[in-house]
Amino acid sequence: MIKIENLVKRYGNIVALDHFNLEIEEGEIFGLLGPNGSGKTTAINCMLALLKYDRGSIRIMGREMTPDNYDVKRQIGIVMQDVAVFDELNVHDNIDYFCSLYIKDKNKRKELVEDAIRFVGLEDYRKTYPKKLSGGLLRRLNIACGIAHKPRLIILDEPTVAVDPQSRNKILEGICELNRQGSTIVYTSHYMEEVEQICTRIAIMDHGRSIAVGTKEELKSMIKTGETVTIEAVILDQEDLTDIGNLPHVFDVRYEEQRLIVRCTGAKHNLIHILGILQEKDIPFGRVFSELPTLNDVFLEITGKQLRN
Ligand SMILES: Nc1ncnc2c1ncn2[C@@H]1O[C@H](COP(=O)(O)OP(=O)(O)OP(=O)(O)O)[C@@H](O)[C@H]1O
Repeated sequence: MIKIENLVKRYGNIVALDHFNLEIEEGEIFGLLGPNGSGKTTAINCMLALLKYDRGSIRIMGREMTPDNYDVKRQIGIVMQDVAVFDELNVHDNIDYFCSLYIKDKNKRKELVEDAIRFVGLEDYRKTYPKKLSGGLLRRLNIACGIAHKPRLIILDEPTVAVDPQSRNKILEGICELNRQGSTIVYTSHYMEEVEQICTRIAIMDHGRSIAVGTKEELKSMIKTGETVTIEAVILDQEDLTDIGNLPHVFDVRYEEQRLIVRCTGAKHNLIHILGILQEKDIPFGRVFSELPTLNDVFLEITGKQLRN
């Protein structure tokens, strides 16, 4: 569906995409995950031929992507980060307008617009103008405008930024439903939980490069962390930390503000061994958590920094 090879995009001295590669198959919900400024929006704008790039190639649906490739563009739905709707048109008329750019047949369009309204749950707001909608409802309208023509490929750039949990769940469910109906989805976000929840494969980006690609299970198996144990309200000295650090399967020990964070490789009984040391030394402690690796751990191990700032 999408093949990007060695894409380089500079803004003056800033290298926004640095030999970026990506391959997305038909039918996927593909997540582009990366911190702010990692190049996600630039990659999408290049895919849509909205931006000129310096080097590399982009093929979509088997065809080279160029600004006048209307055949391909017609089959793409776009939902950009910034809401782009007309304040002068109500909900229904906004969706109808965007749909009319692709679908000329009025009867067919009527059906598609109704489908889109139902799809994003704006049935009670057909006649409402954008200025009267809450942030979450406005984002849902923005999505309806981008997908009403039922495109083969849907690209969503951070569609859930600053939306309430109810709208966020509605949006995520909607994306999965569009995929079930046959659309391939490209989804950018810096919320790793969302990407984990809905994406079939994920590329993690940093500094304009794709640093790891795979299913979430594949990404997590690329790293050493099998389990992270956190113990709150515990007072430890250097000797205690050394003892914990010497336990089998422990490879990283951090102690900040009376919180002990121990990263271990995947093995049985890590937590029991750590608690055993505290018990032996009669050290009291507060809450204890044991977590499986997250995409943040993948990012942390590969880049040395947190995905979230
Ligand atoms: N029009 C522009 N002019 C100059 N630099 C730009 C421009 N657009 C983006 N950049 C820079 O290019 C880099 C990549 O930005 P981009 O917006 O693609 O990242 P992003 O991953 O989408 O970030 P965000 O999550 O904040 O949207 C950043 O360093 C950014 O400051």
